[in-house]
Amino acid sequence: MDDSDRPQPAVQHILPSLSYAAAAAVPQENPFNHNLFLQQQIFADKSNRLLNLIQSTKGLLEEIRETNASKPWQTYYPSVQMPVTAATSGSAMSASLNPLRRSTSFQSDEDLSASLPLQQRPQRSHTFTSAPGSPQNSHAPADASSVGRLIELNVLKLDLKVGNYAKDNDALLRGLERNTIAHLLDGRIQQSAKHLDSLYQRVSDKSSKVLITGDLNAGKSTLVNALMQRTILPVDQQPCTSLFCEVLDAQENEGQEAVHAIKDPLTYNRQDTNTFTVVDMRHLEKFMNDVIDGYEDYAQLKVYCTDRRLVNDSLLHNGVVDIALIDSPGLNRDSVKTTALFARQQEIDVVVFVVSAENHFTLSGKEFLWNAANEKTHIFIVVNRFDSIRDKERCKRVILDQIKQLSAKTYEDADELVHFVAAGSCLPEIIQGGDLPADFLRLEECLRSFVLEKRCKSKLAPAKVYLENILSDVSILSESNRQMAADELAKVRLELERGEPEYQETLVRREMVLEKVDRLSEETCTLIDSMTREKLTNAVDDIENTVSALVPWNGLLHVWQYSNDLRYVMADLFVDRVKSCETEAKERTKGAVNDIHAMADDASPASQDATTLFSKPDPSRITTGKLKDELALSFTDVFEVQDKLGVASVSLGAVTMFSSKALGYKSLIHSVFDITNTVGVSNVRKWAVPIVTAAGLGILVYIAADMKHALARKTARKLRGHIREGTVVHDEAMRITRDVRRVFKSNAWEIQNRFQREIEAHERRRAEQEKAAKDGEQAVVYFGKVFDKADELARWVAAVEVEVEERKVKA
Ligand SMILES: Nc1nc2c(ncn2[C@@H]2O[C@H](COP(=O)(O)OP(=O)(O)OP(=O)(O)O)[C@@H](O)[C@H]2O)c(=O)[nH]1
Repeated sequence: MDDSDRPQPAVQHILPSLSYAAAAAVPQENPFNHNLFLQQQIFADKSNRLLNLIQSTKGLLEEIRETNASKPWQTYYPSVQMPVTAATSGSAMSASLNPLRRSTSFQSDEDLSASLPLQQRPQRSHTFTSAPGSPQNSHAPADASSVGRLIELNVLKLDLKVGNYAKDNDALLRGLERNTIAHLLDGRIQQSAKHLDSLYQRVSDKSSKVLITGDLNAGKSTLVNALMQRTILPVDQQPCTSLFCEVLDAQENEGQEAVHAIKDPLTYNRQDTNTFTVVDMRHLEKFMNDVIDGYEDYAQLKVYCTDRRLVNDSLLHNGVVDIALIDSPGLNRDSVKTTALFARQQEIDVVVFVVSAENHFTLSGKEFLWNAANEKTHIFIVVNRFDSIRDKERCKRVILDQIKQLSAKTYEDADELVHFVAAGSCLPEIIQGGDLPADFLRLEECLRSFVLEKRCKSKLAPAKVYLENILSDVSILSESNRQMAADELAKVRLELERGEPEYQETLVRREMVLEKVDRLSEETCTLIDSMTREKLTNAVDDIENTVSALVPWNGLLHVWQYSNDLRYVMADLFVDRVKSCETEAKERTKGAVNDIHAMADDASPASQDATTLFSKPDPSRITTGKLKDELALSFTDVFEVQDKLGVASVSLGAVTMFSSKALGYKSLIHSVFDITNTVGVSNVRKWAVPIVTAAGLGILVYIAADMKHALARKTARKLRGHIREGTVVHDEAMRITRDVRRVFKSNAWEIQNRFQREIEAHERRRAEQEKAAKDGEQAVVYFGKVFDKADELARWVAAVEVEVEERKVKA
């Protein structure tokens, strides 16, 4: 399948114009340049495709960031469930989890589907597990047999290590909250989007920037001078390069040699003399020393110089590509300069790493190369000062071994990319018109080839590798998050499914319980009302029977005292009866309330003692006061006629006991007439006085003897009348049932509230679960789309060849 048949990513095509140098070249006149010209056309086509892909990838990253900012789903850091064994621990495991990192071989254009390195990208079938910050991981016990091992991402890797002390980055990451992880990831994505901008600039830039870097005093400046065959940059055993020196062809400055010292590289404009200071080339060394000594404060030098060598030999003046050689401060010089150097990597196309044959790779050199590996798989390595090495073979072996560890791809192409030279012996003042040593000529040839002919490899490969790495990271992130969103979605759906019957059951139970509360309340109130009425109404009989035993009779002289005592005791006894009704009502209410709470499945008892809701102050006190007044006996009450007649009748009964005949007072009158008729009026008159006197005395004696009982009866009768005719029973029954009803109402309210809270909690939980389910559904779809997009872009990136064309041209 041909490239043109394939659908292109929907992004704008940008065709970079050929470079200043290439435009000036006349391809037909020079076969060498003609070949290079063809290569540049191929290069332009490939860089167009990469530029489109860079933009699309950046668009994808921005979309991820925007969605992350607005959506509730926070990105997890991916991990995989792996048994922890010796075989899977350490770097072997990270490599297996991140195949892209170890395999970046470029595919053939012939058959896209066959060539796609699918094994290099995360697959949908890959199983990711809980990651740091994920809820199921936060309190998970450490399982010795299987652990969610964090995947080592390439570009988006979160490296929390501080120096070399905290070695376990996984452990550090696991300690972070999910939103912190999401925030850190967002920062990494933002950085990557920025990096894509500079990558875009770099790929679309007509020129090639070659960074000469390495340890202090490795011979970087010497190498530049040797390559230029001119002493341009100062060389010294002491540290002498403290700022970036960019060496360019004078043609880029209208053929004028000049040195521009720049304070702010971002505002530099060759046409605007305000943006730089001109330095005399002959005084460059002094100027550099002033910068080192702090007398001058500049960040960069642009050195425009003429390379008088032929275009076929010259690196700078090659007639095809504008080249800039950037000499940099030594890596181990100071941390600020080193950081600047790391940042600078983003703008450069080719890294020429100068290592001293005497020192081999130092820690700062290794760190630089590890960092560079994110996008530069091929590094041009110059092992300088080789002249001072006695055992050259051993030195070569050791250094190549180090390179094998640091940059596998470079090691594979070591023949072209690794050179053991003595740049110091190749300076014009040493050569003095003679021939350059063969190893240095070979270095020049390979560097020219790497920078010019293999431009696809040197300039486009880093961009391609970076795109592959970032797209792999996005795929891993999106797929792991899609799987985790799907897991959480399934979990939340299950919870929703399980929660619904429980919710319905609570609703039904609430109705049932409240209905029962109503019924029980009515039943209890009715029962207590009738019970109270009956007990109070019948209270008098009991009281009458017990009262005489309670009040002492101290004789007739204390009759008023006795009467008072009687009413007080009777009233108190009645009040006690009221209280006992109240107590029984409280007990019954309490029992019923407990039954209600038990019915409501309420584990906790009623919040309040039901009986405390009975009305206060105790109304029985008021009743006592009233009752005592009601029961007060008057003088006439004691000697009431009917009573007296009753008493007289009883007295006469006593009198007539002799004739064994009991008579009423009507019969008494008749008897009197009968007696009168029988004995004659004169006799009656004669006997009447003594008889009446005797009867009166009898009555008085009887009254005196029966006074105690008569008063009790009278007071009891009054009490009975008061109870039966008055409202006291009704009032007390109403008061007690009103209190009972209040207790029921209060508890019904409490139960209703509890049910309400339970139902609201259910509803809240359900709303949260529904939202989580909705978010989960969206996240599954969203991350699925991101994965597909990243996957599609990765296929297009893989299809951009950066090696094959060059071989075709050569053939
Ligand atoms: N023996 C030997 N000495 C060399 C060689 N190349 C450079 N030197 C010496 O090494 C010292 C440092 O050289 P420079 O080119 O200034 O090194 P540099 O890496 O640019 O130094 P800084 O810019 O300060 O980091 C000088 O004294 C050089 O003469 C070489 O091939 N062999």
